Amino acid sequence: MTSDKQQQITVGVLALQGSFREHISHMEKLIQSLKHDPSYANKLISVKPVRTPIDLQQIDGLIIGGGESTTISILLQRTGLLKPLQDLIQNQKLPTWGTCAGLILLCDEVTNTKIQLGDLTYKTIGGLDVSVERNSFGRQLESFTENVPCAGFTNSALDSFDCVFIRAPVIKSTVVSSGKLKENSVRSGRKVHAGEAPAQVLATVSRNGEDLVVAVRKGKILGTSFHPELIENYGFHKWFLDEFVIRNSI
Ligand SMILES: NC(=O)CC[C@H](N)C(=O)O
Repeated sequence: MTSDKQQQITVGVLALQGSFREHISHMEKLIQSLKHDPSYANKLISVKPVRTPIDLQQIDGLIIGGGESTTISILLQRTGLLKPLQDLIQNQKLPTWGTCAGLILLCDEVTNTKIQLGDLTYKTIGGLDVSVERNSFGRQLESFTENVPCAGFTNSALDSFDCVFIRAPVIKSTVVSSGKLKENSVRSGRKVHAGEAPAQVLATVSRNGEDLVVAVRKGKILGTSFHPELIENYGFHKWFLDEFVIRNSI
């Protein structure tokens, strides 16, 4: 039985394509592990797949997993989810976490991409005013796992974390210029509000003496190039739940 005082918290997982089952399973295991934790005693936490605009009702946070961002972009447009998601994330500040393809879809500028997708064009949800390069580490064969120090996270379980990179993107700039768009690039068209704080860099990996940005946060949006849903560690999901979803709802 749920007492009147229990606070319902629902995390949605976009379930159109890609690693949504893994995110749902991680959230379910995390919720199970919190069942006997007194700090969550007054909370009724659940996770649900999001496939249509109606599924967006009554969610307190959203995870967009990895996969193929071109395919997810097509499906977002075909299901009518793109516009309501843009409104929820850009204007209503729904706590949202994107991993890999999910991160790409949250960026205001995407480079190294196909633009024409059959009868549709590549559209991102936007909200993170950063420029992201798709497939930045190369092809599927160049996928790798690396222990990345995640100093920007306020959860010591994440001090360093085994990060899985699969045809991963890199954030090339934390400011989207208003200049001419490069070839094979798209922008969300979102207007950045005056005084909007820039994205904060949370983690980098070093390649040829260069620090490549692989995790950022801006307000209620979290983006990671890697896939915490693919390793047996729920620390990242817990951090998103605590820091973004629950803190937001208090
Ligand atoms: N693992 C992933 O999510 C890969 C992302 C993919 N390269 C894309 O651009 O959509």
